[in-house]
Amino acid sequence: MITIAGLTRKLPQGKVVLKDIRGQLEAGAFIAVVGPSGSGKSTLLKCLALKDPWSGGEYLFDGQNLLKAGMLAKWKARRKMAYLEQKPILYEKKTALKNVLIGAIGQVPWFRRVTGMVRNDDYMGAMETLESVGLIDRAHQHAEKLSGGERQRVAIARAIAHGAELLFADEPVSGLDPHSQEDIMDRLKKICKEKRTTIVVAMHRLELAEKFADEIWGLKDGQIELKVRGRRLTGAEKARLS
Ligand SMILES: Nc1ncnc2c1ncn2[C@@H]1O[C@H](COP(=O)(O)OP(=O)(O)OP(=O)(O)O)[C@@H](O)[C@H]1O
Repeated sequence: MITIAGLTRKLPQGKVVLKDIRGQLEAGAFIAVVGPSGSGKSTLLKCLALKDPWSGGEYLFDGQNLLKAGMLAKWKARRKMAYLEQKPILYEKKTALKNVLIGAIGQVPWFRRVTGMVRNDDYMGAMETLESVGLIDRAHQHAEKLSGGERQRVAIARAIAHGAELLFADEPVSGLDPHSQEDIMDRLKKICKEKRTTIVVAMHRLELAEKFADEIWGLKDGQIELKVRGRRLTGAEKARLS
């Protein structure tokens, strides 16, 4: 269980981008963060992934406040997290499989990392994660030849192979065709439920959030305007987010 209490993010120039964000990230929860452009969705995900600094608040990770914890505790927490960019950065000249294996390599002993030796287990694990995102037939395709949706699926497989228990995805379906958008959301949801991965997705399309997420956090002007669990938003709630 992860608890966020009073998360505030102030930029060096003084602008407050996030104010007093509170919430809980339960194992296996699928949370969609929605809100108007500039409301702070990306900043929230970056703060949760420890990519952006917090200006205030508590980040309780298995009972320990990560913001006051030492390097080792932060490093251990980071190993459990993965942050997916809107446009995944892949090794273009390497295959989908290699891209996933590179993600998994952080989990293997140093001597195999140095020598680049890949164990049969690593190979099988990478193939299994590619299968779980429906990319087994594209395993040997170079990343540069993959479509936007396939690239996003490689990035998801890489995060899963890396052992991520917490996945923060910033606009993972933006720029994709409607079919691919549904496909990615569906796969994220399956991973979430089958592996008990906690997934937090920032997104614009409310109807996708309503269809797939267990919980919707609506952000406005850097604050949580509303939280809804297990149901669609009412017209009045949608209006509050515009
Ligand atoms: N490093 C930065 N420097 C200046 N302003 C920033 C920085 N990071 C965020 N902001 C500002 O903070 C606010 C929130 O930005 P953020 O990208 O988190 O919003 P968002 O909801 O993800 O927007 P969008 O939906 O357009 O991606 C915006 O006004 C943005 O301009």
